[in-house]
Amino acid sequence: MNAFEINGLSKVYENGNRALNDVSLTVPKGSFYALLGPNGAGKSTMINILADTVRPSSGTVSLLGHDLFNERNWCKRRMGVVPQEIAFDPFFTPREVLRFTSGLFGCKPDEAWLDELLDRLELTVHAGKKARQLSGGMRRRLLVAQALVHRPELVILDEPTAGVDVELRRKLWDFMRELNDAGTTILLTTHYLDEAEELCDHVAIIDHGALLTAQPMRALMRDIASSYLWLNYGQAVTLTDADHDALAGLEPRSSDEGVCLKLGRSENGDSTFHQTYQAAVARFGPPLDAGVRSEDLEDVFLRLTRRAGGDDAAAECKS
Ligand SMILES: Nc1ncnc2c1ncn2[C@@H]1O[C@H](COP(=O)(O)OP(=O)(O)OP(=O)(O)O)[C@@H](O)[C@H]1O
Repeated sequence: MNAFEINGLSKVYENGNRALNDVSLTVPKGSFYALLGPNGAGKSTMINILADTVRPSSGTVSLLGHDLFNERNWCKRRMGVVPQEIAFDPFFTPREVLRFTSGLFGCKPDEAWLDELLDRLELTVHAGKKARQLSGGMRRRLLVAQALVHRPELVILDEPTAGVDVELRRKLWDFMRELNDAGTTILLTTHYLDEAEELCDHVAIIDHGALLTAQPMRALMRDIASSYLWLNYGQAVTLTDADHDALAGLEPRSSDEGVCLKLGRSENGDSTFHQTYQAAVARFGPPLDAGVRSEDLEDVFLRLTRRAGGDDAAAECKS
């Protein structure tokens, strides 16, 4: 059973902006799914469509086998959405916000659960303040609590940790991980790619409204992430057209301290480390230092989205 089956989803806003272009995506039940993309990629549009606050131009979405647009009430009761924008009355206290939201979902406030939510989101000491007196990070945590009052099977988080400090971010993720371990499906957008890589078991990357890839995190890192040989020359090396021609296939990139070259596998499966190193020495001389590094999710993300934007050649390797 899939949590979401999204088919051919497109959205063109009234002013002609095409935010999503024929996106199809399957989110397995129980997964911790990262939906990633640069600013303006279409992530919030997709999430707002799932949250039923934006109507798609075309396409279908089924949630746990039910049609999202024809069985809205059934679907809404099973979903908790953390939007990017504040969605509660600023004159309510956090506890009042949670009680009121429980009522919106047609349930009597479960005070023990509300206590737990306030506690897990570090809001207990602020529970008596008016929401407008809370800091930005506290309000964001209240949005998360609000999305969970009815114990939804599916939780959708649109950049829940923007403006939340490092320690509280970690606590929030611990809580989300526990919910996920207990069976809750979590769909998340974030610009913190290291957190997405650590937490999520699936990942989709979109750009300019189109899906670039969608797969289990491990498969993405196994199939797409490459290893690089970094060579330290003590200063940035400006790569010329001749360097690019001579090192074609090794995808040379400049870094603050030298260059990076892509490592591959030869036909018998051996690493091409030795040949790559020799090619660098022939071109730039012996380096001061060298090492091998594997791409992380951020590298893969930048490579895929730059390619989609036609700016791959400008990519620099992280040093
Ligand atoms: N209400 C709207 N009317 C017109 N265009 C919109 C509207 N909302 C979003 N867009 C446009 O749709 C595109 C996708 O925006 P969206 O907010 O979905 O991207 P995003 O991936 O969530 O970006 P970010 O990471 O910056 O939050 C952008 O070009 C944006 O300008």
